[in-house]
Amino acid sequence: MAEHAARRCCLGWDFSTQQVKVVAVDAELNVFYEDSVLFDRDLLEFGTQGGVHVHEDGLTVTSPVLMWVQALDIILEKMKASGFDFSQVLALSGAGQQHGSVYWKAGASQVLTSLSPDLLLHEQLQACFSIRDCPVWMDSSTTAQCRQLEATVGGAQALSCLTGSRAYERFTGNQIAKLYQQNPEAYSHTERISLVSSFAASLFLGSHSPIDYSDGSGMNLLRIQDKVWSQACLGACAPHLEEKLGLPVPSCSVVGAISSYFVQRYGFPPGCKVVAFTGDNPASLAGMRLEEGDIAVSLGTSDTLFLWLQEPTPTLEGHIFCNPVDPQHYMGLLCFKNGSLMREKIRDELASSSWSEFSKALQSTEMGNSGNLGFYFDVMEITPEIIGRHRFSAENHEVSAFPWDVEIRALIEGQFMAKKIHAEGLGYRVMPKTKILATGGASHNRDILQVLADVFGTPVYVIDTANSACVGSAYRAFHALPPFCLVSIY
Ligand SMILES: O=C(CO)[C@@H](O)[C@H](O)CF
Repeated sequence: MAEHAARRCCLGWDFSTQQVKVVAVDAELNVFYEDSVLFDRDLLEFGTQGGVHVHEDGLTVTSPVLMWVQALDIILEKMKASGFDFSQVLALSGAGQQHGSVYWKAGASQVLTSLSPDLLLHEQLQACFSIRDCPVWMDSSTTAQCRQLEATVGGAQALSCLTGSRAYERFTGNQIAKLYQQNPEAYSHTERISLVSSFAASLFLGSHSPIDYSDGSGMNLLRIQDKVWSQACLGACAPHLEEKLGLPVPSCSVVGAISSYFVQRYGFPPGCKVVAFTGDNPASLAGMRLEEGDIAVSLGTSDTLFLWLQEPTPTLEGHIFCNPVDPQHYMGLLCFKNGSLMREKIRDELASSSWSEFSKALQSTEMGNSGNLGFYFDVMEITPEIIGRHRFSAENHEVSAFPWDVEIRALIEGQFMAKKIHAEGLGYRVMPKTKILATGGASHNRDILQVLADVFGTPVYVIDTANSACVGSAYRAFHALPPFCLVSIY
């Protein structure tokens, strides 16, 4: 990276599954610095694959917390060596993979407040965690805890109305319940439980940072309407949990000034503000500058829908989180496992593995596919839980096959109609100013995007979201500063 002219900026961090990444964004919202540390490549001593350890049971998935700490050390040392001018950083914020949890051992807060600038973070935090292998979002070992939690509050729909989601194995409350049940000693030695996002913020703050409303919505513990912990859910998971979590805060909160460690070791200004970190998906919503009524569709291996919602209707499918930008609003998240995986399989089977042949089928068939309808799930779908290929003729009879071009249109129209139906189930309504922001591999195919526009009846724009969580975090840092600090973001 070329020498950086000194200029006021904010930093956006992303502690994701596979890497720690940082971007520096100036007051004109230009990204002028970025760097990353990939866990599998740059921290070989931890032996992760895709940033995680999948345990022998095939269900338990964890990541070493000290790997995350060491990755931050490496990035900061690289920035320092490159001549990055930390004195220009007005504020920083960040994102973390959602649902993961970090368990700070009793006494950790004293260590955090008295870090020596002569040493790296990981050299000083070795003894600060009651467990070193943290459960992350890919874990699916807590089904028993999920059923127990739902039973406590009156069922799956009741839990969804309370916390925004039915119980999911990856959600943090169920993970905490499992730790308490299987390792009560570690739990009793824990002074604080952080999400990955608030853990990362704590490193910069030099004390325990609070959990924000948006990422806290991914725990099955936060009452999303009044933004307080649900006593019923806390009690169902583990004792004395509220004191270990601390009070949640609005995602736009300034949680404090950067710790003296970073001032003395790297030259950050003492007044550099730390803005609450949040989950990667809420941060991406901010990074894509989604506004009320907008939809973001990530067309990747699995498809993900981000919705800006004013009046959510929690259901058994998908998730409602508190909105990271406007604390009065919400965001919806819907994950569809059979995304590009299905599109590529049908392309290979019917269009000679060619996207141009695939497109010809969409060009040669009409919108509505003459009433033919198809739903294709070669792996167990998340939304809803179903598997198999299901085709229906215009006369509403189930059929075993369609002509190749009808099949291709049925796949794409079916995928997007399912998205619209489930989005409306969460309370989403297309508005006159609605726009769809499409990203991910399939967003490079205009014919697929045309079907998306036809199904939703709205314009579709393509955006690059490679750094959306990082950039969104930098935007959120600016957003927390006095208006003179930046051009308008929202
Ligand atoms: O579990 C998820 C959302 O509910 C994932 O998108 C994780 O946030 C990825 F880190």
